Amino acid sequence: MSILDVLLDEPSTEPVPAVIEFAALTRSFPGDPPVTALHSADLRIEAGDYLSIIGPSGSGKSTLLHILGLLDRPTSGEYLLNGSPTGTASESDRSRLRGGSIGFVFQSFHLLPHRTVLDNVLLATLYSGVPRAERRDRALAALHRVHLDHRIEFLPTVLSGGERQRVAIARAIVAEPQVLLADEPTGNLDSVNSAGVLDLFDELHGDGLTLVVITHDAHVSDRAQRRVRISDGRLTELA
Ligand SMILES: Nc1ncnc2c1ncn2[C@@H]1O[C@H](COP(=O)(O)OP(=O)(O)OP(=O)(O)O)[C@@H](O)[C@H]1O
Repeated sequence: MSILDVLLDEPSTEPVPAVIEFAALTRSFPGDPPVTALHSADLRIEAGDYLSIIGPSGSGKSTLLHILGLLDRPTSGEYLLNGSPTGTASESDRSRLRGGSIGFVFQSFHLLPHRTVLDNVLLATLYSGVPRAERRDRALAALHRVHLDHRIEFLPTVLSGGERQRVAIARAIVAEPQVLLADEPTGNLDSVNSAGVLDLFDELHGDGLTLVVITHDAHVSDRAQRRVRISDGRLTELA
């Protein structure tokens, strides 16, 4: 924004960077023969988007997830997170960026079985820059958002699969990430619990959260506002 814009109170004409943006992104694995798991992929995800990436086994979903989550680097092409290049950042800068910007949800919850629901969510605030004095209130607020106020002192082992996944979602959003990255979030759930998690995603999207859901399940993919198919490492946006 220019000084003149400020003085005239004019809205800025500078484009807002996408939350996630990459072009011509490729990931190859060495071998005999080498495998190209992502072929010159293009994608732009705006703040507030709810996007699914659907593809069968071996299509490149995990490869893409690892790159989106800053757990792996592309072989070529630049991955921009909030407009910042990530490819040349050091591992410690990438970890910091990951902790502050991305919340992860996995198929198999990954909760600590001997810690309460509240502790599981509190522990996630330790590495993500939430000030100490705010941690408990933030954890309680995150558990309220996933409708688990009545389970905070329970151990994960006595919860249903759907409740466990909701704890995992609370843990993923407690630090208010810019994007929630979910990998087969309903893969271990029955249809009733899956529906509960998908309803929760609708609510979080309604609150403005940016969501990316990676799945092989069309029912899950169809709930998103934008759908991208991945096939043999190539991305195609569906109408
Ligand atoms: N580290 C690796 N070394 C060599 N090839 C790999 C490596 N990781 C993935 N691949 C190959 O890249 C392709 C895409 O794999 P990827 O795991 O991303 O698929 P996926 O869609 O996640 O599959 P699934 O749904 O079965 O987990 C596959 O052909 C796979 O064999």
